[in-house]
Amino acid sequence: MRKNSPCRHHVPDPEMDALPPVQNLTLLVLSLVKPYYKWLLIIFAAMLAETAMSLATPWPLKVIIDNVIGDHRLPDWLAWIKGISLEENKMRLAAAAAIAMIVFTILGGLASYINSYFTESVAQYVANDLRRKMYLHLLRLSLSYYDTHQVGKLLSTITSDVSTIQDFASETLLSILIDALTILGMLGLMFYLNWDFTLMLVGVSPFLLLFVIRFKTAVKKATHEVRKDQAVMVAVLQQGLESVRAINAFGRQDLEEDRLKRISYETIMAALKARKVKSIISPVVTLTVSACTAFVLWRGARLVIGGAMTIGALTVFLSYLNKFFNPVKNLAKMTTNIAQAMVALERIQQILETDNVIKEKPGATEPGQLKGNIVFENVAFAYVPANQVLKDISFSIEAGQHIGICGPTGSGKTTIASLIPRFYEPDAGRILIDGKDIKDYKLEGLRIQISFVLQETVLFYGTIRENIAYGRPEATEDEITEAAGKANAHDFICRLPLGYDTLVGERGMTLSGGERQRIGIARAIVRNSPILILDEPTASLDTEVEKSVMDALENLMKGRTVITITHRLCNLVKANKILVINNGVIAEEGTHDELLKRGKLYAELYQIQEEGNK
Ligand SMILES: Nc1ncnc2c1ncn2[C@@H]1O[C@H](COP(=O)(O)OP(=O)(O)OP(=O)(O)O)[C@@H](O)[C@H]1O
Repeated sequence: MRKNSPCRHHVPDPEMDALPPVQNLTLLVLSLVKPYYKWLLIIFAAMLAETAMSLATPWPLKVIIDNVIGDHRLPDWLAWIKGISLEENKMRLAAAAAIAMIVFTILGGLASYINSYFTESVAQYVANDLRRKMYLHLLRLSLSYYDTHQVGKLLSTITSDVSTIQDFASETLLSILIDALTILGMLGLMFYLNWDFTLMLVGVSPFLLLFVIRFKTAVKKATHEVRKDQAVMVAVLQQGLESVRAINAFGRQDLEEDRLKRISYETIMAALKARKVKSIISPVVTLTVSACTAFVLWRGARLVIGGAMTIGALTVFLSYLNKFFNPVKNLAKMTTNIAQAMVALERIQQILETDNVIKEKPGATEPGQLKGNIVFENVAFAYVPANQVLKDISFSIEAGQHIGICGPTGSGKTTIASLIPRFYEPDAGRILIDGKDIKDYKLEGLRIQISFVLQETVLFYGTIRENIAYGRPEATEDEITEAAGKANAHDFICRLPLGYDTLVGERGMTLSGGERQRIGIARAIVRNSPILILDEPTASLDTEVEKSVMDALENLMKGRTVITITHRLCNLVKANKILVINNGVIAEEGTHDELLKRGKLYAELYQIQEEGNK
């Protein structure tokens, strides 16, 4: 059986490392926000209101400067306020301008509140949907996906990349949209105030935007590097913390620390490189803005002196100018955020696009209650092309028979068992259950027919009861206790502080190996499937505990087709048939006595074990 060996985490990660151009990003975004379109409409309305208020804010100032302090006529659309030359009326106009300013601010504030609340809501729910979508997708992928992908990196995408998208949606995106609307509104008003100034601004903007866009590509590339290094760092940390027992046992904290130091240093370098690129944008944009403002001040002063423009109009213009370049400046600043969000989205999309699922045939049928007759026909399989694990495996098991599989380590015993529930697909040959190719069964229906008891039972965080019922959540209380009884687990469970309600840790660390195995057996009894695969279920137990677990297993095996993979050949004495696997083929086949009589590989292995036991 291939365990989670540390070197597994150093397998190069081709998919994650070389990101292909990702299509359908827009489709992904649209599918994510679609359920929230009503909220988006509210956000859009509030955004329009906020922009309108922001555009209106400088106008009361113009009225005060030009019409209250100065003697200019009110614009035509305000001509209904008559007789402003009278002192008293001027003060009324000033009061109206002051009130208008407050009203604009209040309305703008209200719109901004609605905006930010609903945007945050959409961002939170979209992030929630994304997390769930990715997790579900990952749980459905074929196990071979996990042979080449580090769990730490996947974790980093589900957490960090999703958070980046969430922050972008709740903060940056809103500002970008408001900025864009503001630019449009302002351009109109500025043309109205003074068209030749405005033309100049419009002339400068494309160059600025081109500059920003040109740098966006560089920033995005640098951000990719940073995220990649961060993901590796999470993977290193995850692996280290997960293996803390082994690290302590070997006293190799220094090695692990060194690993982190190296990747952490690489992350710093990548982040600094990214910052170098990003830092150029802001000063360039600020300089351009200053140059434009200086020009407007200089030329504006001449126009005002020459009477071609009012002071109020120049003030509004300057205020707009400032605001006009704000979005461009923001866009420059937001380049980083945009790049981060794009990178995050691409990484997420890449996981979602992974098609490494075990496919269900179009006409696949529900298997119903299978009897458990299993046939392998010339099955061949390789995890990687260079290493042909199974070359030509053919055997058959009658329903209810107990079969043993043994052979040297790494000969492919666990691999044979993994093909039955279709964790992996054979490269050649076929596997039949009850006379039908397993590919013709619905996947879920097929897997329900099979229970596993492995060398180590994984206990999920939850109560003992939930753990026993893990494979069949609808199991009744009686079924659970009965199964625990048959698995020799009831007594020790009752001695636990909260009995069946006792919480067990993520990996069942609070229970001993033997106790864990008995929970695993109870779980298989509750699942009550016709096919049972036992992969070294007692290998990690001492002889005394093994006895009680073996008794429990005897109870579990009754009336089922059982495949037992084991190195302890004495456990196979009663098997109806034993398959001895060697070099990817079945080297020998027969009962314990037949194989001993034959005096070949099985007899040799048995002899070695017997001598070892003496
Ligand atoms: N996920 C995997 N990716 C690549 N190679 C694998 C994978 N799992 C197992 N292998 C390789 O396939 C071969 C057979 O492995 P398998 O676990 O089936 O052997 P086994 O007979 O059950 O071994 P053991 O008795 O040690 O548990 C070994 O060479 C192993 O290194």
